[in-house]
Amino acid sequence: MSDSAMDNRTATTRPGLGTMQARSGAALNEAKLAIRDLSFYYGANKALKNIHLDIPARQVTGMIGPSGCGKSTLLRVLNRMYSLYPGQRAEGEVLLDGENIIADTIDLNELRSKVGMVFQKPTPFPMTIYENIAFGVRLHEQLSKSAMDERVEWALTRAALWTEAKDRLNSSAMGMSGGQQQRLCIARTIAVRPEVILFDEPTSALDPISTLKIEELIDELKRDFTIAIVTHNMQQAARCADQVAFFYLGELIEVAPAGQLFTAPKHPKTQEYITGRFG
Ligand SMILES: Nc1ncnc2c1ncn2[C@@H]1O[C@H](COP(=O)(O)OP(=O)(O)OP(=O)(O)O)[C@@H](O)[C@H]1O
Repeated sequence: MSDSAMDNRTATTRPGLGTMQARSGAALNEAKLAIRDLSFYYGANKALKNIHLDIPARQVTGMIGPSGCGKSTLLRVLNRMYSLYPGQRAEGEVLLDGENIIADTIDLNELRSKVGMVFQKPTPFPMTIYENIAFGVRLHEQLSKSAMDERVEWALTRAALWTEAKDRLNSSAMGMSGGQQQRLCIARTIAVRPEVILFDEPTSALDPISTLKIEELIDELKRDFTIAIVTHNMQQAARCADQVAFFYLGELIEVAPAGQLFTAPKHPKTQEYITGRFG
């Protein structure tokens, strides 16, 4: 880790955290996820190098950096998606409310009900709108028909899709627009009532109006969920994130409240990146 990242590590974890001002002017909350000395390997390739990062509860952490710097890899660690692939392994600790989620003893089903993920391309299941939501809920809970109906309505409402979807719940999700499909994927994620939601470039396949809706939604959702978003779009990070982490070649170079990182970055590499000199 660079010296500057070390400086920021200290800055985000020390008791004086409350003095740091986030995007909205609010202080950063205490960590929901505490990433400690995390390294990640694809076989012999070390894709993440000794990452140390706090992800504050019920706020948005933006992750930026040039292609291949390890942003998506970090999200894949946070919900243990890598465990599906032999040869991929993590070292260090990722503490979710103090429990190390990269330990072998963790129940992955339970973890994935706590840490949901929304991908770059909308990926609805080829089934009805209702079933897209009910399907995931059934994996974790047994609900009566009326309780499931309520859950579906709740999730679609939270994903700002209820008005558009309520009269076509039994129609195929594949008939929705791309932006609606992405909000359905968000509803599907919310429906299992996770604590953390990971967004991997959630708007890169969407038009500007759909993008704006998703950004507004993220702003709304952070009242109840802890959010991490990987984005190539720095304006998006500036609009959505309370704190922003900049990665380069598998290292966390700098993390700071969004306003600070974009106006007064401490590390020259961050400065170069945000002024468009590479990446
Ligand atoms: N399945 C894989 N097997 C081997 N190496 C991989 C694999 N996936 C990613 N990598 C390598 O890990 C590093 C980090 O990749 P990652 O996809 O996390 O970067 P990223 O910052 O999300 O990039 P992008 O912005 O292009 O999505 C890169 O060097 C990449 O080549």
